[in-house]
Amino acid sequence: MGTALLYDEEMTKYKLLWVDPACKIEVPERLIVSYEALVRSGLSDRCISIPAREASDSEILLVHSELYLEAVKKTPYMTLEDLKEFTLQFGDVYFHPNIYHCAKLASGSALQLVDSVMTGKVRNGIALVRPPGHHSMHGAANGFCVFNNVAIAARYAKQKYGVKRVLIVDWDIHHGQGVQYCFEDDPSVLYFSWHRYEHQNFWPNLRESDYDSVGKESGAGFNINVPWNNVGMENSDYLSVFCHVLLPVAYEFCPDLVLVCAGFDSAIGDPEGEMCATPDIFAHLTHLLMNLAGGKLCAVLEGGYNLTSLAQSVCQTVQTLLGDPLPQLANLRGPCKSAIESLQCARSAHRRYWSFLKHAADPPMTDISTKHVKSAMEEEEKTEMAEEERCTEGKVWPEPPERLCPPVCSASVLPDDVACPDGLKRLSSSKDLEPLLVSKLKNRFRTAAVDGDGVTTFSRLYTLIEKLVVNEIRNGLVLVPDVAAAMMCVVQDLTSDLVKRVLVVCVGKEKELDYITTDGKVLVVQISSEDSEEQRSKYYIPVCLKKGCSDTSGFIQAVLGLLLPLGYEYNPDLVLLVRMPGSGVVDSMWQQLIGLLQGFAKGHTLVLMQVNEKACMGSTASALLGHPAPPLQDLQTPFPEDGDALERLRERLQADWKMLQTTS
Ligand SMILES: NCCCNCCCCCS
Ligand SMILES: [Zn+2]
Repeated sequence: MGTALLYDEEMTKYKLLWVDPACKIEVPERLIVSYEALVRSGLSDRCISIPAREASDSEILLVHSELYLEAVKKTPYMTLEDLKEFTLQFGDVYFHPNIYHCAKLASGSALQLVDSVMTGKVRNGIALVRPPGHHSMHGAANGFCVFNNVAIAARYAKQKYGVKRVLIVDWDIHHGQGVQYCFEDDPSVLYFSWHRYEHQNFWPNLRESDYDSVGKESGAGFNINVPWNNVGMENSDYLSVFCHVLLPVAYEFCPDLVLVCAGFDSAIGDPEGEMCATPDIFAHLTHLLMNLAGGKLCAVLEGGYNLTSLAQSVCQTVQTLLGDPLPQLANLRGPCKSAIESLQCARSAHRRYWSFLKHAADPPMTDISTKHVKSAMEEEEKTEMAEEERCTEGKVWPEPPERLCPPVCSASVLPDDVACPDGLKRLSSSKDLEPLLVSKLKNRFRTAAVDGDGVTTFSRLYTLIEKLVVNEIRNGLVLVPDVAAAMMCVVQDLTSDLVKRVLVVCVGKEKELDYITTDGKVLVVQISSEDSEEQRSKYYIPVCLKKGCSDTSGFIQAVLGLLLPLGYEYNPDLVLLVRMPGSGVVDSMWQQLIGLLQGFAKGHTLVLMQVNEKACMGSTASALLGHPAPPLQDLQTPFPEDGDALERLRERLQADWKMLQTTS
């Protein structure tokens, strides 16, 4: 299934008609450059074009009052003076004779996107719209927004398709207070937003945008705010919050639909956000949400005011929605102190509502919400500083790297008598192994693993790895007689200097992994039921689940809170996923793991499985081919000891691995 793209140039046909410094950044070119970048890059041709439509009155009334709608209906017939007068009653927004029409198209586009995804016409999609929506409220326009496109879409999805749980992720740099107000007492809609806050000194300067607004009444716990109290947040900060706040809750919530308030003013160069995260971060943020809700993801444009980073960020998002390999994110140094404080506050505010946050630490000593609010004087000085000096147009950042699709997506190395799963390309060619290597293999194993066809298997295995690292093949599945032996060979004989770092994810435990290297060339994360006595090296991280890998709650917690942050910081060139026989890992969890690991090493994942486990080849192939993993159904409360142990493990490791930090 494909990716929907909604765009209608009619939505470029309104603009600011008078002088208003607060609104001058919201220009038609925002939409034009975004769409043109998709066309120029060939991405629009790969999408399924879905026409925009006007939202009907009843659809708009799902969120807004009749009074407000009737008032907006009059704006097309207003004189310039009337429009100015009408605008005065709202904040940081402007009206135009054509904005009502465009606002209906923006909301209608979001609904068209929901229809396309919910009817299975497409897997996911993006609506490029203006005016944005997440600031508009029941009875008021605000922050360039007229109708709350995403809030209307959420209500519409519930009403028309009986969707039980909707996750709204708002990665725009402003707090979508309109969305928060709409659903704060509604446990069927989980709203997550991070936003520039600076201790309430940043627009819209609301006390209720802080982390302690967790929702009300039955909605308590279903509103998550992560305030950024400094500018200059980077990729590490964003990924840390996803791994340690959003994803654990999102997986526990188990949504049927994911809506994204896709604002790109959180990208570097944006004059509003003044952040430093690069456009390729949105490739990863999108990817990390794509295994929720069976892949049903609708992204709707909100903000984004630097035309260069906006266009790049939109392209990064669409390319991921299309399933292209992800770019590697280099030198993630871990979250800054301010970000850690924010995520620690958000986690502690929600630990009573979410069992996946149960073991979160107490809030930091310096309770950031009451930290002295800068005096108006200081604030005045800052704004007096010429806009140019503080402006971010001067920022430069590298073009996002090309994300090339290898000619072959998934290859397999199987015994001749094992049928190749659909969609995989059997690798039969194999270069002859150097005699030295063959003899090494032979004398390393006295097992039959390396008899005649055993050597063939290994030579094909090495051939496959060669093809992965040169991007001829994206990922692969290998069935071997002895998976532990094979793993050892791969790890020790990885001669290719194209592979500087290998992340080995070992599911289940059969025997001691006694080839732990300390040079950092290999990072082994082992998830199993057995406790490992002591911490051998920074590069061998055993995670123990008391009830074993069949405990999906414990497993997904270890993946989200430990494996993902480690993987991002380690930034491997190859991921080796080893399924030990008898691990007991549940199929949907196995597919989720493969899906999430695709975020590393440009998707170069090599799955090693034992021949006697060939029954799970089908689901492995499906995940390797990029099909969304099935939702993790009815997750139990994680084992307290495991949750606690994971927290302790993170605290012990965070000195070496900065991305594991969750406490200041
Ligand atoms: N410096 C201009 C102040 C703009 N304040 C409103 C921002 C609305 C963003 C919508 S994503
Ligand atoms: Zn914004």
